[in-house]
Amino acid sequence: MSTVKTLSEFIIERQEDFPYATGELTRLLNDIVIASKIINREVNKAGLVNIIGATENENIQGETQQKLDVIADNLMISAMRSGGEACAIASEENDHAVFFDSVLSKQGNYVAAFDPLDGSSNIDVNVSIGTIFSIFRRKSKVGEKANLEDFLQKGSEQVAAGYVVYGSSTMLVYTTGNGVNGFTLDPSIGEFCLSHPNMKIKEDGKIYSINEGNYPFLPEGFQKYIDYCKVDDKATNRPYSARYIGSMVADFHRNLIKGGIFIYPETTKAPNGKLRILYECNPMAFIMEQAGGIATTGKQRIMDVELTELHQRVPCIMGSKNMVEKMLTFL
Ligand SMILES: O=P(O)(O)OC[C@H]1O[C@](O)(COP(=O)(O)O)[C@@H](O)[C@@H]1O
Ligand SMILES: [Mg+2]
Ligand SMILES: [Mg+2]
Repeated sequence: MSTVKTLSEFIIERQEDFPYATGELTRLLNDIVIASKIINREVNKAGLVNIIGATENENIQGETQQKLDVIADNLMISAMRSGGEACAIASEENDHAVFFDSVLSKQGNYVAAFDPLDGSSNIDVNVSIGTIFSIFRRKSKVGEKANLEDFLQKGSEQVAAGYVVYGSSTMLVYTTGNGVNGFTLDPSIGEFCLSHPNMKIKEDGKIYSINEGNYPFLPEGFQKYIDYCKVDDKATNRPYSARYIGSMVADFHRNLIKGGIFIYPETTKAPNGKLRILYECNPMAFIMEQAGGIATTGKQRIMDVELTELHQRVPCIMGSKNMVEKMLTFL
């Protein structure tokens, strides 16, 4: 009988990768695993009355919150609050960071930031969506209440990052700075099992992923790059294939496996782009770099960007090394 390695076993085994190894990060990652299994169950029911559709509320980004955004957010927060390893969390769906007050949580050495449900516009149409998470060691003193500075750290300070994609299968992909590994949820045993060890993105790809509906609002360099992707030139593997799901997690995951480039740049409508650096771009940049790809704003490495706000947006270009380098020559 072939032995499957479950995510929990893998996390415990990889604990020795950490200088601080006390089991706290292991337990925090396992809290996220539990929350994502429950979110997966709810996502699979998306379509039933009490899950489908929007709430009356708007989040700080001015987006109408979907019911599943709020359900996923509450599940992530309660998993981390009860786990006690995170002393505070920040989430796309909460205007401000949530600082846990319990004595247990104040002893926590980590803060976690997350996008509880990524790809909200795809919830009601049964298209792949996801959850994205990022973990930092706190800067504030253990035992005291955490503060905003604990979250405004550069992406290069992350100790772990990952995402879950709820698609034809449910997969969790994560890194702790020692490579990228992917796990597929086996519903028959309710466990994430190692299915994609040591993931690496191809240096060259054939897929470009950008919302071309924004073409009129894009800076000239991006318009020229889109035109470049469509030229019929076999010698340079073109024309590329256009693929855009509209869920960052799903577009990223496809490119990670097949090679490709994902672009959400600044536009005349959104001068800093749309995607948020703390809980979307930084965690995906950590994974992309660990998989051998590039993650840039077009001007600098995403993980070197200074953070000044919790919901700060940043232009985002990520993918296969040679494709991103070629794309940057248009800017
Ligand atoms: O509809 P647009 O403008 O192309 O934006 C799609 C992008 O917005 C997002 O849906 C934003 O994330 P949320 O769904 O978590 O708000 C990304 O997943 C996706 O890449
Ligand atoms: Mg998102
Ligand atoms: Mg979201």
